[in-house]
Amino acid sequence: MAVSAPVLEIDHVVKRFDSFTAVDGVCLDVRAGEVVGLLGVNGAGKTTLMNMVLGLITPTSGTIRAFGMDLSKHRMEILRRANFCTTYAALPGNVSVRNNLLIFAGLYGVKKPKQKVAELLELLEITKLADKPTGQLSAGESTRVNLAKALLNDPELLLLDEPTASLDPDIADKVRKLVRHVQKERAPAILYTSHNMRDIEEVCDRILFLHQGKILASGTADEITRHFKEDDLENVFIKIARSGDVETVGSGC
Ligand SMILES: Nc1ncnc2c1ncn2[C@@H]1O[C@H](COP(=O)(O)OP(=O)(O)OP(=O)(O)O)[C@@H](O)[C@H]1O
Repeated sequence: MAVSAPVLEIDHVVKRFDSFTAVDGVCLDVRAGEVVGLLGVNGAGKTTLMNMVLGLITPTSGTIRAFGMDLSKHRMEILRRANFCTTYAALPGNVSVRNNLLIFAGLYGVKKPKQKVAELLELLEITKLADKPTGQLSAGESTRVNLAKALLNDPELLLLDEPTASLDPDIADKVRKLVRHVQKERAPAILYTSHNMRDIEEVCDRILFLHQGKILASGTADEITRHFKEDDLENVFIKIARSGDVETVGSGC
């Protein structure tokens, strides 16, 4: 079977803030239908990398391509086919959940926006919140509204930055299943960050460990735990966080 071209191609990307290097020569590909997990301690560079993929900040060097196009030249074409969920992007607080989603549906040119919004409210189990002002939601409710926003345009490239961060275990489990469902139904390329190892093990096909802006390890959860001679991913995470100078496995470049 022919292997599809990557939807997202990150090639030797560096991001410096003055003299500080937040992302240090990262290479990574994500293919259609694949969920790639980005793991790393606080400050490892995950959000900086995500923000570069969204075109919110510009790489100091290196290239980012999506759908075969250079992000620096085709940002709008790429972003029309992509979407994201992050807890940092608050939706206008005085607008109801439904109207917020309808506004975004309009921006993305969604056909039958009312039907699409109703379907997503149902899928995320937030129909009862539809008329509530977004600013009055709990953190977990806001995350689910953000997830609904992220699925409005049936994105072919989906960036999920800690989508289960403030969710209770029941809803977090539902979100993991939802990500798998979306993957199966629509096969987008998904880049997924989380500090929850269960998330990563359950949802991600492949994992990259980012440490001080560099990829230290890449592979499946099994390959990585075996390589580091640990019982599980959580112990690998702790080992990397505490030593930092562990041998690099499969940097991706
Ligand atoms: N605009 C900026 N100016 C200066 N330094 C920045 C800027 N944005 C991020 N950094 C620094 O870059 C590093 C990486 O930050 P980033 O937010 O990408 O980490 P992260 O892996 O997402 O962390 P967390 O798990 O805490 O969300 C941090 O040391 C941060 O302080």
